[in-house]
Amino acid sequence: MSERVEVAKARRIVVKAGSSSLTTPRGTIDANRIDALVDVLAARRADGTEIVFVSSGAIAAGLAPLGLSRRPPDLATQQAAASVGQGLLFARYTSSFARYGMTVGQVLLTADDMMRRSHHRNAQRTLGQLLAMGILPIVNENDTVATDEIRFGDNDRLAALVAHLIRADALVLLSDVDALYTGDPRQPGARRVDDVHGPDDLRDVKLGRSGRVGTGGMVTKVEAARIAGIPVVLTNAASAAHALAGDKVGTLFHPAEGRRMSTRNLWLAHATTGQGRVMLDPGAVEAVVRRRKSLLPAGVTGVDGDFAAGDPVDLCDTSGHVVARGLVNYDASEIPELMGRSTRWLARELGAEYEREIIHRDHLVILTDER
Ligand SMILES: Nc1ncnc2c1ncn2[C@@H]1O[C@H](COP(=O)(O)OP(=O)(O)O)[C@@H](O)[C@H]1O
Ligand SMILES: N[C@@H](CCC(=O)OP(=O)(O)O)C(=O)O
Repeated sequence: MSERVEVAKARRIVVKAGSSSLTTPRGTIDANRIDALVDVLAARRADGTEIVFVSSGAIAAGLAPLGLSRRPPDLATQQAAASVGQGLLFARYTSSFARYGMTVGQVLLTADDMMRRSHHRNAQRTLGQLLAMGILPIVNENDTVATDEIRFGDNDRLAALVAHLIRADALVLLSDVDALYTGDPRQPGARRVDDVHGPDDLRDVKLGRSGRVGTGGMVTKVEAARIAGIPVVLTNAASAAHALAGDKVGTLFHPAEGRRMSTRNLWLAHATTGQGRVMLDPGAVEAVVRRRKSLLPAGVTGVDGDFAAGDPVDLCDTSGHVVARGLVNYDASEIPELMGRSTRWLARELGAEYEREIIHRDHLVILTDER
């Protein structure tokens, strides 16, 4: 089945719309465009497809009500705008979907909800239950509580992780451009890219920053497509119906061949931030990156940061490049005593509980292409 057909036949789908597709340049909700998009989603829902809708636009929709003429640079004012805008946006969706007798549920997620396994499971349960009850979940980042350090900022990667969370069959990213181009389409000479099969198709593509009110630009959309592991269509909101029907619009990102990363590893690679760093000697880099072994204390040469057992940490080679990320089995303060020691020595001198790896191979993802 071609990937376009997969999108058309998907039983579970995530649709994400960016701020610029939902709000006006004046910083208010664009009711007409929201209604038009809701018409498309309602029609697809009517054929039995389960849809999770990821909607940006809270900050943009809060600008005019707060008397702001443009997106504020500081986080506190962005959060104030999001607090006002999210309520208005959701109220608008509630009445727009009500035209079709559909009920919507608001789900606000933080990066931490994706990062912490227990939260991750909660989000999964909530979305699953909403879908089971015939409700259409509308997801956004919980901007009012997210801090700069732990923020997605864009909703593209969030949409890809949500797609994973609910095991969606396809992801549709709706923006203010009709496709990916070889360069920013606002510049002359940019050509449309119809299909992306892998990094080779992106070699000549310049991924520019965002337009007017969005944040991620194309960088986060391409990253989202890579994370999703399912067919992803990128197009503009006006082409949403065609994209969902499997018509040849926008850019189709084909999922990479081969085994898909487990949800846990995707989550580890894309939804977590290393809480510290563990430095590896060349032998350990070889073992972890190329031979996919667990990281043992013998190959560790240094540690940096203040993490606790269970936290995600970055593993660095001798030049300081991050080569992998994993869930560590020890607190940062315990590691200096273990470094360079064999597990047998540690078990004998410190007790059997010290025989465990620093990071088990099942809790490791490789973040370098040099395998
Ligand atoms: N190579 C490219 N192809 C297409 N659009 C690009 C490219 N580089 C930069 N852009 C810009 O990215 C913008 C879309 O990103 P963004 O504003 O973050 O969208 P959204 O709010 O929909 O998430 C477009 O308006 C376009 O000007
Ligand atoms: N959560 C934010 C999303 C910010 C944003 O601009 O996202 P996007 O338009 O998808 O690039 C909001 O609702 O304003």
